[in-house]
Amino acid sequence: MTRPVKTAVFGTGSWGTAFAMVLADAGCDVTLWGRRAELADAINSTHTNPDYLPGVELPATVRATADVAEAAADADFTVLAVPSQTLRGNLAEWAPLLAPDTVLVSLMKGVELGSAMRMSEVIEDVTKVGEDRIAIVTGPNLAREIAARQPAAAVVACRDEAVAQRLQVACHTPYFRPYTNTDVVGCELGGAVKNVIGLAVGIADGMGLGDNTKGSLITRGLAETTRLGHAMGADPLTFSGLAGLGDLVATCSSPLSRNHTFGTNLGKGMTLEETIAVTKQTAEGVKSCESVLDLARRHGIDMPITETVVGIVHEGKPPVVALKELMSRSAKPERR
Ligand SMILES: NC(=O)C1=CN([C@@H]2O[C@H](COP(=O)(O)OP(=O)(O)OC[C@H]3O[C@@H](n4cnc5c(N)ncnc54)[C@H](O)[C@@H]3O)[C@@H](O)[C@H]2O)C=CC1
Ligand SMILES: O=C(CO)COP(=O)(O)O
Repeated sequence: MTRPVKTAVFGTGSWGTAFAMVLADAGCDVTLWGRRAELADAINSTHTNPDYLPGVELPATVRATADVAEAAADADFTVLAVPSQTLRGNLAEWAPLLAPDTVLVSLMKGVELGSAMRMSEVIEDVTKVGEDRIAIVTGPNLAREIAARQPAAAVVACRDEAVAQRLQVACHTPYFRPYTNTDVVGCELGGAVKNVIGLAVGIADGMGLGDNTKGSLITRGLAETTRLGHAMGADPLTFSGLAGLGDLVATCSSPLSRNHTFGTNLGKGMTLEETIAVTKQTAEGVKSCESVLDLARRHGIDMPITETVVGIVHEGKPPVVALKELMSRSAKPERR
């Protein structure tokens, strides 16, 4: 008899926990690693994650631990779900303990500050594992909705299609439908930049602007994401798929999105400090807007919405002024 697929999920936040549930529902053996032993104990004794997904019952087969070696041992898939800006430091500690042939899977949607690296690049840089053993899972997957087992599609991307197919099987459930893709650059960029556009749409919502503004920001946001992706070697069609448009629509429509909510608070007039103080979870776009703009400059790409978000979030520009500047740029053809 073949043994079940063994998975380790690093990060007991909302998405790490919800994805652990998906893997368990798909029949995998799951160990969830978290920094705090008390939370791991609470997960094991109550089969809930009271801090990040209160009220959601987890399958009894999800076991939590605060011991890295215990979680990592023999894992076929090692799933990483920590904030993008801490990944490098976390992985440096974990790398010696990872199972030798494990596939590393990023759930993260950010770009590293300073290096402007995507998460799969950080993983490759720290662990020296080849890109054929690094995969990502992305798409319109708000953790709370997945935890409620509401139907959603996703993308599992890996340069090695056979690896993507193995991961697809490992996380396929009646409510979670993963598609494979080999365009890792495009899928990963779609997930990271949609957080920045989600901030922009949230700001507009907070300012009391309506659906024309939202539709315009989503569409032009996708256009600038695609421009950057094309320059970075991604397939432009990826951005009309789940990792691009799909995720953008979910994030920009949902009050569950932390990036959207963060933007709404700024648009209502809260300061950055006040907004950070009321944000209990990771809103990746807040830091990644700067690294996405860095990427755009490195590739010589114009990303006006991203630049506007950086202006509001990090340069203290009032949203009304920033929006006026965005709208008064010179007129141009749509496909540019
Ligand atoms: N929540 C969601 O709906 C989705 C989130 N994502 C992505 O998943 C990633 C993780 O997000 P969430 O789980 O939602 O965030 P979260 O804020 O709910 O949880 C973050 C987790 O990382 C841990 N953590 C924080 N600092 C750490 C450090 N220095 N070292 C180790 N662990 C640390 C926290 O204790 C917590 O367990 C992000 O990149 C996010 O963009 C992707 C899809 C959906
Ligand atoms: O990535 C997400 C949904 O796919 C979650 O978005 P937030 O991080 O903005 O909550």
